[in-house]
Amino acid sequence: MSHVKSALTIAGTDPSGGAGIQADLKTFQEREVYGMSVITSVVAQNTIGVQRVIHLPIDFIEEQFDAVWNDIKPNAIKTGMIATNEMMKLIAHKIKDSQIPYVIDPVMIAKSGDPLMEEASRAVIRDTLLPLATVVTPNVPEAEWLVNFSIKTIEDQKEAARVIVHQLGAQSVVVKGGHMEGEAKDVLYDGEAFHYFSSERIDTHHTHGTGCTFSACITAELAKGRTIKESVELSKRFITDAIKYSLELGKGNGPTNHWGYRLQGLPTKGVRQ
Ligand SMILES: Nc1ncnc2c1ncn2[C@@H]1O[C@H](COP(=O)(O)OP(=O)(O)OP(=O)(O)O)[C@@H](O)[C@H]1O
Ligand SMILES: Cc1ncc(COP(=O)(O)O)c(N)n1
Repeated sequence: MSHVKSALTIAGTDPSGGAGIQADLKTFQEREVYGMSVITSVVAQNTIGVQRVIHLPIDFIEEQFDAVWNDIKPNAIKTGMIATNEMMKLIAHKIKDSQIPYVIDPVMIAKSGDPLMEEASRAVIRDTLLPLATVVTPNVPEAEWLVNFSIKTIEDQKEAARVIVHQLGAQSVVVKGGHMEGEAKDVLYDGEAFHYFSSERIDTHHTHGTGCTFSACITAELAKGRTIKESVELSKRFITDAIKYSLELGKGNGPTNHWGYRLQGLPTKGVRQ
């Protein structure tokens, strides 16, 4: 048996390389996990916004999934952009008995404001996929939609986390603090205890793909056999550096990129690996 660990992402594409499948695969590689992908939707987008989305036929999504699954079974899976009810139901059916860690980044709207999920499908991801999740990583607007109240304080983040675990059935949740005021404080809840992961707020608009990169890092660490808490802790450090060294590329929100410091020829001293 190979000792190589692998992870599978099921998501949409970003040809400009900062978010979606491309961000996930780069992150898996950086975390030294073999990366594989199933594409749900092909998206014409860049650092400025989304121009057009084409959903792949459902039977072809299934064929991609079967091609990977029946050949190289991953050690962990993540889903990102899953736009329609039928895609969600297919994925739930495929992975429900898989017994491997499953991370959901419940992508609803891109940073540019463009919708990446049909609004009517939000209830379906909540009801069919969330109960299968090892970790779900909503940002504040996504968490607000899932729990149906507004989140303004850390106590609200905690209450949302409780609802997502105890009422919606996820094993654990990270309610991310990227959209809050002040420090960027993420709240992890596993049904028993709260853990807090904080960083200074980095003053940059080059944050295209932060959510994708963060959840892909958690997936990679779970694939290696780390605990949920260890995986989130490492991923928070990873995303903080990725934002700190994000790239001034493109005309809009530049990409988050952990290797940004290397691409920019900066010294690696002080950068956490
Ligand atoms: N300006 C910032 N400074 C430091 N950390 C940040 C900043 N913005 C986001 N983060 C961190 O990045 C991670 C992703 O959080 P965020 O809430 O931005 O996700 P998101 O909105 O889903 O991302 P995306 O824009 O890819 O959809 C979290 O750990 C969050 O705390
Ligand atoms: C395919 C895909 N998945 C996810 C995002 C979210 O990333 P962001 O909110 O940074 O635009 C995206 N833009 N595209």
